[in-house]
Amino acid sequence: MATVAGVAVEPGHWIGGERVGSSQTFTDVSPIDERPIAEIARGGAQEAQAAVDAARRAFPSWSRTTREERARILHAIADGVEKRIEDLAQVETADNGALIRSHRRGVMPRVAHNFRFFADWLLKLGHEDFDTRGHTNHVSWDPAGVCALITPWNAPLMLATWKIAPALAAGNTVVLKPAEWTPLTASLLAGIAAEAGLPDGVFNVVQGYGAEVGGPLTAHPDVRRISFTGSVPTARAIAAAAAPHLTPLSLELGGKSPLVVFADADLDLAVDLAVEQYDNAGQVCLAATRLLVESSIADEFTERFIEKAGRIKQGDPRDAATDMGPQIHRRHLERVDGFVQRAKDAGARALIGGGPNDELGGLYYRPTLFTGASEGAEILTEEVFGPVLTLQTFDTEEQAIAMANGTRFGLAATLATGDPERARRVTERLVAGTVWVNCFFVRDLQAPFGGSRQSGMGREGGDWSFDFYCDLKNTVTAPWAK
Ligand SMILES: NC(=O)C1=CN([C@@H]2O[C@H](COP(=O)(O)OP(=O)(O)OC[C@H]3O[C@@H](n4cnc5c(N)ncnc54)[C@H](O)[C@@H]3O)[C@@H](O)[C@H]2O)C=CC1
Ligand SMILES: O=C(O)/C=C/C=C(\O)C(=O)O
Repeated sequence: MATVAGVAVEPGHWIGGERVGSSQTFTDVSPIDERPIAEIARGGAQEAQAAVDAARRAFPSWSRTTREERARILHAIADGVEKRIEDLAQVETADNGALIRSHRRGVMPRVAHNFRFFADWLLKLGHEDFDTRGHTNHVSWDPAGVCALITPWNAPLMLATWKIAPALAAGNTVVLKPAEWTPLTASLLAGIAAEAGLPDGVFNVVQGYGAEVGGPLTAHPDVRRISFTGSVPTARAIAAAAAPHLTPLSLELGGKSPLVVFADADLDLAVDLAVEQYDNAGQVCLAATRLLVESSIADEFTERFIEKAGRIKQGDPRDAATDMGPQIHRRHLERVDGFVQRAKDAGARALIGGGPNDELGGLYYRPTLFTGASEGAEILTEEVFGPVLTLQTFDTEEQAIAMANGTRFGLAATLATGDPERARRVTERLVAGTVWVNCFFVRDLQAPFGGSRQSGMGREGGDWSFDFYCDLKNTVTAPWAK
């Protein structure tokens, strides 16, 4: 048992409705001050096997519960999350360094909403039967079995429950492997789900390092679905592990998304949208890290951007007045700084930032904006996943589209324009899973979510989640004899 931010957390695995320890542990460090906050059970093949076994045993009974019963339990979990929003917010902030105010107002309410949304969607799910020469076609959404869910550290509980909720709603059982840098809220959720009446073994958590416990989990022959959010290299390892059993995969990966600002845009809005890309200290997969600005307004845009970004208050994420917290981990900060220093060496100019925040020390990195990077430069092509943006200019709509699409990723794209006809023309040609026009991060869970190109495989959200987590079956029945 550990106490983190005043909240008791049992940071073991959760398997078959019980807390399970491991002979080995690893130390969880808070990015706020790099102090250890908990010793976490370090799982491996044995724990992956035990969790899959528990999930497999729980499947027959859970998969046969009525939709109404599953929806009721998911709503009860949402109630439990809502009762503990402050605890969850405090623990998540201690664990991943994101702002307490975002966790309280946005992230933890979204965790509850993930459960409510998929509970309600389940009750509406289905197709009308249809007729083929007097034969009835009936499509059913059969639960697939044990689902392995592998999730990252940047929005731990929000991104995990975005998968857990539809997987459970569909009648599957789950083994979650949270990121090793942010293991804590998954353990709290296990307790909340059990109190809400979720039967033992339906939801399991294994803690530990990716290759050690995630590897055997994703290679397991009894796993029927793998949903992963994380980086492209890990996605490749998971795809290789899944290949022998042809386990279906859903992959939500990184990005290098553009924000395209046309001269006809509302400039105040465009600058607000651009500065918003520093949210969560830049550790957001959807972030539009490439600012593409029409040449005629570039000077004014840049001046206003620098003025607004200069007002970002960096500091302790537990302070509700703070706008930007630390990077997740020293290794991550060093990775971010590596990109920044190489960009400078390659001739790019940092208009703001360009290094760690020396006044604050620790893991605080200054919001950075680069200009003058040469075509094909690493800083324009690789995902940094930190508070680092680049600015490039364009002269024509055609050029803007080519630059926006000039990446191997395709997660999201944002446009700022005052011309609806231009918005229609440009959005039609953008390669991205989500396109926002004059807005950013407006999310509706019924929309398909995912990435094109190397930003992912498949879509989740609404029906698309159930398509993935179910085995769809069409039953064709001949006319019955009269
Ligand atoms: N498209 C989306 O919805 C989102 C994508 N991301 C992406 O996630 C990345 C940042 O997250 P990270 O945690 O650094 O990613 P990561 O790929 O290093 O780790 C993600 C998860 O995979 C696990 N893992 C690592 N190796 C594994 C293996 N061999 N087998 C099974 N599991 C393994 C890790 O332990 C962790 O739980 C960024 O690239 C970001 O863009 C983050 C949030 C949302
Ligand atoms: O809204 C979603 O489902 C996914 C959001 C992704 C992030 O919040 C992130 O990468 O930070």
